[in-house]
Amino acid sequence: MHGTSPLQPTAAKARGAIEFAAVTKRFAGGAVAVDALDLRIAAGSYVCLLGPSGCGKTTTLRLLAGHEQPTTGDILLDNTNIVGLPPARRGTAMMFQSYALFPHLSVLDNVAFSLRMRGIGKAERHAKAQAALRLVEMDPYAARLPAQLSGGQQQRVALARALVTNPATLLLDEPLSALDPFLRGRVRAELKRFQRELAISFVHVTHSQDEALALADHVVLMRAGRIEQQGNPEALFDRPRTAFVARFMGGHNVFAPEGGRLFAVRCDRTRIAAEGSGAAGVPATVTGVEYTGTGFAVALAGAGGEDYSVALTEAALHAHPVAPGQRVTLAWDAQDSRPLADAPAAGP
Ligand SMILES: Nc1ncnc2c1ncn2[C@@H]1O[C@H](COP(=O)(O)OP(=O)(O)OP(=O)(O)O)[C@@H](O)[C@H]1O
Repeated sequence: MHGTSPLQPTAAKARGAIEFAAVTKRFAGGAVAVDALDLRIAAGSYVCLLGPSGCGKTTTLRLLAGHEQPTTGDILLDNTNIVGLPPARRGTAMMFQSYALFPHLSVLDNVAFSLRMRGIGKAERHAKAQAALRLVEMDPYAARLPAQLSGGQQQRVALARALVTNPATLLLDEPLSALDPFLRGRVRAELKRFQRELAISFVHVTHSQDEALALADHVVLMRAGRIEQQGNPEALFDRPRTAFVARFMGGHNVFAPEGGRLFAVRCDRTRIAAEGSGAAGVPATVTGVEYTGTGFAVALAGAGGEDYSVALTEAALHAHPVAPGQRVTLAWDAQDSRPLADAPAAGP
């Protein structure tokens, strides 16, 4: 039982390989939250489930945790089918928001709580809770109450509480949404570091593209219970397959040529040429210029009212100033155009 800490990965094997095989979740009343989902997640990877409200992210996470049962399909964790197993016997753990800490329990007892529920004796649960607190560098605070900690420290205690059961996969539902931007950045970096050190998989639900791009090895963008596109962050951002992906990930203009196929061009690869300069492209009118700190975002409207945006460096804007009302031509290099699978929207 003793020897190496149960929380230290034996440098050896990554854990937490996940497979969803044709998983559908239909709620009473008929809503299909997850629709024939096939998804494979490699052991030891950081996965972000991303997508608009109602697309099925949380349901997917809850199916993995065992808080929901699939209507049909199988879910495997490290090659074991976990459908039907109670949450505590799956090898998963859910990290809840820091405000879910018990206010009247010490940090140590908060972390040991789930072990107490599993009937583990006091000495063993305290030893494991101490080890989990050491991992997140919160062991000096073991005797404090949650209210005596900063927001970031509470978040680390919440993480220790989830890790104390030595899960193969950690599930996180919007773990950073309650934090201020500075703390969010710091906790984000810590999550990534812990995931690497533990060599387990993290499945992290988020609305935020930035968060997914910053954290994930693998991004799964969902739409209406299905996977719209998945891949590494660069692939998702730079090679969107549909207009939905290009618009959701942001940073792209979607163009719909008359009678042709939709395509996307990144806002930082779209150029503004003077009207009548002879440049081939799309006519547009500047509607606004915003300073972004690292440069400028120029907002434009197409002839049919389409919204476009061009990211310019300060030097580029100062070299060729633009102002609202100015008519211009949007241009790009052929290699920066990404054909999209969508059919253009049907006319009215
Ligand atoms: N217990 C439930 N009973 C009935 N319908 C549900 C239930 N839980 C979720 N749904 C529906 O399933 C769909 C997916 O919900 P889910 O919570 O998984 O979405 P989400 O992507 O996590 O959304 P959000 O980002 O808003 O949290 C939604 O249409 C939702 O209304």
